Amino acid sequence: MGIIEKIKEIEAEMARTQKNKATEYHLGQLKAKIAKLRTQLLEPPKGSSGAGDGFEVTKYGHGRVALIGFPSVGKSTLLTMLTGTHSEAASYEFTTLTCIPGIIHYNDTKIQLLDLPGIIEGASEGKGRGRQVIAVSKSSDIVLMVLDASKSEGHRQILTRELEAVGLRLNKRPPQIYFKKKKTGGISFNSTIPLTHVDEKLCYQILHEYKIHNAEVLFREDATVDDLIDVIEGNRKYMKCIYVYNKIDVIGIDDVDKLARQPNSVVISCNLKAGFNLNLDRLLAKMWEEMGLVRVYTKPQGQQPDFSDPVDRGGCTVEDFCNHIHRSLVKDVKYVLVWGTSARHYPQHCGLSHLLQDEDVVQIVKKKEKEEGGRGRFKSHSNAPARISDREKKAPLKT
Ligand SMILES: Nc1nc2c(ncn2[C@@H]2O[C@H](COP(=O)(O)OP(=O)(O)OP(=O)(O)O)[C@@H](O)[C@H]2O)c(=O)[nH]1
Ligand SMILES: [K+]
Ligand SMILES: [Mg+2]
Repeated sequence: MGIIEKIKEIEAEMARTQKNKATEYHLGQLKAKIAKLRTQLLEPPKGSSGAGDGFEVTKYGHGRVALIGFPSVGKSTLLTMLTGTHSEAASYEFTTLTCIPGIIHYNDTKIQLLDLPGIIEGASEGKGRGRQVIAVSKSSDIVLMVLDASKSEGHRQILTRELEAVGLRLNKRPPQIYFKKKKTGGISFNSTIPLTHVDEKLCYQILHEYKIHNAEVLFREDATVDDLIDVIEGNRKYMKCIYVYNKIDVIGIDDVDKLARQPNSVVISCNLKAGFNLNLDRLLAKMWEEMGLVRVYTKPQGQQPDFSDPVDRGGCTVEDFCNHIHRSLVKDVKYVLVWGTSARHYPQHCGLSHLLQDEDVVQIVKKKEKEEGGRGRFKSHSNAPARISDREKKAPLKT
């Protein structure tokens, strides 16, 4: 029996089993069994170079966004609209057969947008090009789930299930469960709050299913069996997802309003021929926000900041910023001067652990430079940059 048949069999058994206190342990065990089989399913088949076979596209720019959706929801139309790169769009399903990259220029940064073939129910089990599409989505920073606003809401659930089946967790944070395998000592099970879904016995059973007999488990929230399995599997990917409802031109305004009010959702319409679109600027703004990119501009001493090429990354510390410029830079840094919203003074002297924010300007002061009396890359005389962030431009910078 193949892996997929085994999964189907267990799913059928779960559907037959009534949910109550007495069957709770058995159901938990079945869930763990399915999770193990799904993980096996993710291993690349023999003789292939990986799950992304034929779909690999070199990463480019400051971030990567994948377009996921059923066939003919308008993914290719959207790519062409946002990036200017032509991707064939047509009224028949499966027009797109491979991965097509385009570039969005937004807020001084470049974002790689990937158009992909439509996926269908069963994609996680290898139907259509499901496996490749999913592998590409896992390699991206966020996912845009493109939906046809005129079709059933069920599509969103089906796609979410398909992505969950391969270990993607959309708009969720990792469960607050500490888990560590040990060599000896048995299983220690603790929690910092009362638990309503999982007790010691259930936890033991799940661990037993994984043949884990020595481990430390600490629940820091009232997590479920599924959460525990996610933590044990350890291969889950937590991703932001924006639900993009396209084709709102063909539905009534009341329905548009309903969709637009859902969390993490943006409603749009793309009409390529008429060159007409609705709400794409809102989509770009939302995408930018969810990606959590941080623009940090470099400012050599005595010169204007370089606003053309920001150094990015969410949660960027001064150390990350230096590493991004050059690996060997960090050891030479004496301190940095920071202008922008993360700075309390103008400029603020900061160390390597300082957390930078979007549109900060950073000047690096190297150890050697001071010792050698200001020689080297940065000159010692000061100069104030003429342009700074939109927010900060009223306040001129001084070095
Ligand atoms: N009415 C309307 N039609 C749209 C909109 N966006 C796209 N379409 C049409 O929908 C059809 C499918 O568009 P595609 O861009 O090919 O869709 P896709 O998701 O890339 O399709 P596959 O590659 O086959 O998965 C085309 O006929 C488009 O012209 C929209 O906002 N409104
Ligand atoms: K199509
Ligand atoms: Mg397409």
